[in-house]
Amino acid sequence: MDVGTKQKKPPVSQRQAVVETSGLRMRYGSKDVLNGIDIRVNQGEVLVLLGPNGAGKTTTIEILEGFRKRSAGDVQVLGADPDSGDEAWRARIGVVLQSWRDHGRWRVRELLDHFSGFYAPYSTPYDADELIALVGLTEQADTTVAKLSGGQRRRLDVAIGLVGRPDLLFLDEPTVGFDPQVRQDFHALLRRLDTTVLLTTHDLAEAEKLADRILILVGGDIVADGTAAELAGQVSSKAEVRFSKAGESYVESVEDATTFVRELFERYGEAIGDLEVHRPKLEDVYLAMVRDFEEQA
Ligand SMILES: Nc1ncnc2c1ncn2[C@@H]1O[C@H](COP(=O)(O)OP(=O)(O)OP(=O)(O)O)[C@@H](O)[C@H]1O
Repeated sequence: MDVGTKQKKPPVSQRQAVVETSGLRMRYGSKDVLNGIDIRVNQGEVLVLLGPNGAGKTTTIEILEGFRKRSAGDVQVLGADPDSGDEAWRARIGVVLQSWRDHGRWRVRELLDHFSGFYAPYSTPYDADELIALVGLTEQADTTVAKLSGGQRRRLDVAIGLVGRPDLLFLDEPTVGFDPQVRQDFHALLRRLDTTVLLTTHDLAEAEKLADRILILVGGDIVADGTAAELAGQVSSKAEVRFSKAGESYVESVEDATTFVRELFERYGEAIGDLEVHRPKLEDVYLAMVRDFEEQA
């Protein structure tokens, strides 16, 4: 099955921008939610937007999708302002919203066939059965949507987002309710797609696994922008080495864990046991940044 394998292309950092915002602001009544943010997503990039509840992630992606009017700033998505994107533009975008839509009485295949028809004038949409297999719903192809489990329903949401083979896919917390196997299959599927993806999640392991780049949005500002490794390095360059020596436990915080461990074995050899090396994780960075913001607020 061809879902488009990633071809040899220039590094994502050198590719053309698919999403570009400059000074993007959003205000609900008297409440500022986005304070003028600049976002760039390059072609083929998987960008993960992280932030605590209420940080403005959904607001941001709804503005980029053209579902919500911004208060100020410049926004270009696939070469157009989302406020004036036409049907052909919309057909190039796939959307998986956070909340369920109400298609209860439709059957899975029927619904996907129906959506596929919408895209036909603009793209080469997926064949419904191919897409059903891709998201692991073959057994439920003739089941009505109301009878799907929460995770199956979410897989259908993802299939609806993909049906038009979008150039840009927005996924708002796509894996909520997925069991571990389905989550893993979904991650594998995302990696195979040759599509630019903007994804929000509260699952930091998922972000670390999928993201080419991560943005952290806190209090209406982007407080971090980089790869998971770059962000982890901002909190601490040190690794924690745990080991036991002659039955006693030790913890050392070191700059160069590889050299430290080599020297440890050279010196003490077989007396060393229970070795573990922990490098700072995205979770540490994320929690530190949110804490910093809360302390300043
Ligand atoms: N239609 C609306 N009218 C007024 N305030 C809103 C509206 N939609 C969102 N907000 C407020 O804007 C802020 C950002 O909400 P948003 O849904 O964008 O956050 P989020 O980062 O997606 O949160 P979560 O992680 O909980 O999904 C919140 O304080 C929310 O209450």
